[in-house]
Amino acid sequence: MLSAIAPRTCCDPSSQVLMLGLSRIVLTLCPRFSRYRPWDPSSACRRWYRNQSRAPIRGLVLPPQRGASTRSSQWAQNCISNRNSLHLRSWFSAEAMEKSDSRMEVVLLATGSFNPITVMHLRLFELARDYLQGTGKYKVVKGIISPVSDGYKKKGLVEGCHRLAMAQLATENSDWIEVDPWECSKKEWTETALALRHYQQQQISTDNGEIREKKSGCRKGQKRKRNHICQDVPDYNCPESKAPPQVKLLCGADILESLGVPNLWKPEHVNEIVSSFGLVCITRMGSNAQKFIYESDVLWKHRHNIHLVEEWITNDISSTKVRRALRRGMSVRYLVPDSVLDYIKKHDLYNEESEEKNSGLTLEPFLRNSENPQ
Ligand SMILES: Nc1ncnc2c1ncn2[C@@H]1O[C@H](COP(=O)(O)OP(=O)(O)OP(=O)(O)O)[C@@H](O)[C@H]1O
Ligand SMILES: O=C(O)c1ccc[n+]([C@@H]2O[C@H](COP(=O)([O-])O)[C@@H](O)[C@H]2O)c1
Repeated sequence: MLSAIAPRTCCDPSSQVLMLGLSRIVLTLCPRFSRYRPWDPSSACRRWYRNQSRAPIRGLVLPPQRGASTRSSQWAQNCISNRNSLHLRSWFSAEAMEKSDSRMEVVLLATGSFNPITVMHLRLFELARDYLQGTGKYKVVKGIISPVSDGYKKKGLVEGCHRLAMAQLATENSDWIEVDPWECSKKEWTETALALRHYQQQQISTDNGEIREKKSGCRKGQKRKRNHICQDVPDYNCPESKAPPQVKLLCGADILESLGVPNLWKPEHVNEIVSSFGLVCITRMGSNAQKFIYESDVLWKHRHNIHLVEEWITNDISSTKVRRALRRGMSVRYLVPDSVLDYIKKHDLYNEESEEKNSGLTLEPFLRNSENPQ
C-alpha cells in the first residue's frame, strides 16, 4: 500500500522525510507488513523521480491503487487505526474496504430443458441467492440459465431456439440472471459436468482478462498462482489477487435425486460436481433431498458442498404441467411471464403434435452411458 501511495506524495524533500517517518512507524508496529510489500521510501522516490515527466500536485493524498493487497491493506489499517495523522484514513476509501470483502463470489448455473421457462425457474435463483448470501460466506455475482441442447432428446422438447428466446424474454427484467446459448446451440447434448467446467473456465478467463486490463499487475517474480479451476485461495503476494467466482450448480431436488438413477449420470461426474463445484438444491414437493444425501456415500462425503434451500412458499409449478394446461387450452397466466406466454401463443409452441417430439427415443444420457458402460 505504501509503495502504491509513496510515489505520489514523496515528491519533495519534506514529503520524503514525512514518508520515511511514516514507513518506520508502520514497519515498527507491524513487522508482518514488510513481508508483503518490502518498501524502501528513498529508492521509491528516486524511481518515481526518474519515471515522472510532470510534477504531481503537492499535498494531494490519493487512495491506494485498485486491488492493493487485501491483507496488507488490512494490516496497515489496523496499524494506523489509532492514529489520526496525515489523512491516512482517507486512503482507506470505500473501494479499499470493498476489496477486503472476504466472501467467496459465486455464479449459479441452472441447466435444464426450460420447456418452457416458468416463474419457478426464476424463483430458484432468488431463493438460492438469498440463502447463500444469508450465510455471510458467499456473494452471488451472477446467475446463468443454460437450456439443454435438442440432442438431449427428451419427449416433447421443442427447438432450442424457442426455449432460448423464451428464457431471454423471462430474464429481461433481471439485472443478474443471464441466459447462455452455449449448450443449446450445440447439436450434441453436453453433460452437465462439462457445462460446469466450461462456465468455470469462462469465469477464470474473464477474471484474468480483467486483471490484465487493470494492468497494475503483479511485480516481477510475483506470479499469479490460481490458474486452476475451483482454487479458492487468493494469492496474497499478488496485489490484484482475488479468486475468480466459483460456479455452482443450481437445481431442484428432483435433479439431485436423479443423480442416483442408474446409467443417467456418470459416477465420476457426480463426484466432480459435488466435490469441485458444489450444488445449491431447492426443495421440491415429492422429493426428500436430505434423505437422498444421507443414503448416498458420495453426496454424504461432500455434504458441506451441497446447500439445501428450503422453499417455504411451496408450489409445484413444472414445465410439464404448463405444457399440459396449454394443450388443453387452459390458462397458464402468472405461471410463466406474460412475454413468454405471448411468445408461446405467437409460435403455437405447445400442442398435441409438439408433445410427441422424440417420442419413443431414448434419452441421450441413457444412450451414451449404455454405449460406454462404466
Ligand atoms: N417447482 C420447482 N421447485 C424446485 N425446482 C424446480 C421447480 N421447477 C423446476 N425446478 C428445477 O429447475 C431446473 C430446470 O428444470 P426443468 O427445465 O427440467 O423444469 P421442470 O419444471 O422440472 O420440467 P419438467 O416438468 O419437464 O420436468 C431443474 O433443476 C429443476 O429441478
Ligand atoms: O450430465 C449428465 O450426465 C446428465 C444426466 C441427466 C441430465 N442432465 C442434465 O440435467 C438437466 C435435466 O433437465 P430436465 O428437463 O430433464 O429435468 C439437463 O440440463 C440435463 O443436461 C445431465
